[in-house]
Amino acid sequence: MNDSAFVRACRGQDVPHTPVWFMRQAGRSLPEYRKIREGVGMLESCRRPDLVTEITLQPVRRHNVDAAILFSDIVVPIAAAGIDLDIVAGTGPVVAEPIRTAGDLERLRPLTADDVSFVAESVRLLVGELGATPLIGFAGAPFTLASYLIEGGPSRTYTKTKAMMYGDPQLWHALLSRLAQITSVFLRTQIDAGVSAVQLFDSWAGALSEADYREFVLPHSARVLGGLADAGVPRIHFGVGTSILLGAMGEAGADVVGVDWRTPLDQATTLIGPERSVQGNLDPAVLFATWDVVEREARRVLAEGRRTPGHVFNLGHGVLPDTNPDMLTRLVELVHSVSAR
Ligand SMILES: Cc1c2[nH]c(c1CCC(=O)O)Cc1[nH]c(c(CCC(=O)O)c1C)Cc1[nH]c(c(CCC(=O)O)c1C)Cc1[nH]c(c(C)c1CCC(=O)O)C2
Repeated sequence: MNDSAFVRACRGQDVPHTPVWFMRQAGRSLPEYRKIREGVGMLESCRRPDLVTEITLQPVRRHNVDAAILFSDIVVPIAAAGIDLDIVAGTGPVVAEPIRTAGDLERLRPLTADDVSFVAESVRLLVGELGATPLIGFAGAPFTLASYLIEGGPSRTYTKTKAMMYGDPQLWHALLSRLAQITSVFLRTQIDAGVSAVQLFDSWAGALSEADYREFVLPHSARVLGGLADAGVPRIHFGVGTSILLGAMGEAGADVVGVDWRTPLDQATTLIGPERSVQGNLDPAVLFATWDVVEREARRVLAEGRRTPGHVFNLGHGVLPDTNPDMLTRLVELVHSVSAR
């Protein structure tokens, strides 16, 4: 597995072709996913190893991607740590009683590997099924998880999150420390069960200035990523709208920094430095244009990726639900053929 194009590109080693996978490659863009999920709640499907295995394999079979990503959600470990929440279709995670006070924080218990044994079981089944295709494990980063816990659901402005961050730094750091513990255990459980790489999703970190990111967030994400340094698997660190945070996100302890479509990959490398690979960054909305536009944009991303220490091709954020899956299959073929060394 360490010799896969995906793991090699993460490490900045030479590759036979640029590896490609897609964030949210499993999910609503696939008819076979919509069928298997009929009548099964999102959290329930994440807790059933048979469903997790099948759903994770669906995009690998269909698109010939270079890596699988475990089917789960960033809120799975915080539900396992005692928080009453639901994942509402079309909305996202909704927390019944948001965390706003020190008393509320007591409802978020430290996580043990036993709390997420279903994830370890799913990873073991998948590693057996996947053969030479690497499996990526993942978790939400402390800031992005905190935003759901404090707001109670998705947010555009993060007002309650920032109110706690600025107004009660002590409670803020206590909450993010607890989330770092939960995230660390969740990722370590996946690594022990056999994943070949991990991705830390700090999807909403782009809401912060660099100074605030460094003061209020980076130390906690660094504890998660730094704590996995001995595990020997590549660590990918991703967020959206993070142009000015890319350097700091690398410094947090990543081997690969995920980049959205706003920053060309070669410019990203200037910000991140030569010792880390990059992942990205085709705009997911481009897949709604005609094929000649998709091809032109993908070739541009590959050319910019050639000027980085290592490039894993991906979208700049997740596959949008109405994406035509045939476009993704065709894109994988294009990336493989254009980048063949
Ligand atoms: C912020 C975030 C969440 N979850 C996740 C993130 C970080 C990635 C990102 O920035 O998009 C991570 C995630 N969630 C899911 C995956 C699956 C693995 C993969 O990438 O294929 C991954 C990696 C499944 C899912 N997670 C969710 C779905 C859709 C639910 C369904 O199919 O019923 C899937 C397949 C729900 C979810 N969960 C979350 C959101 C915003 C949503 C979307 C709400 C919606 O549009 O319905 C929280």
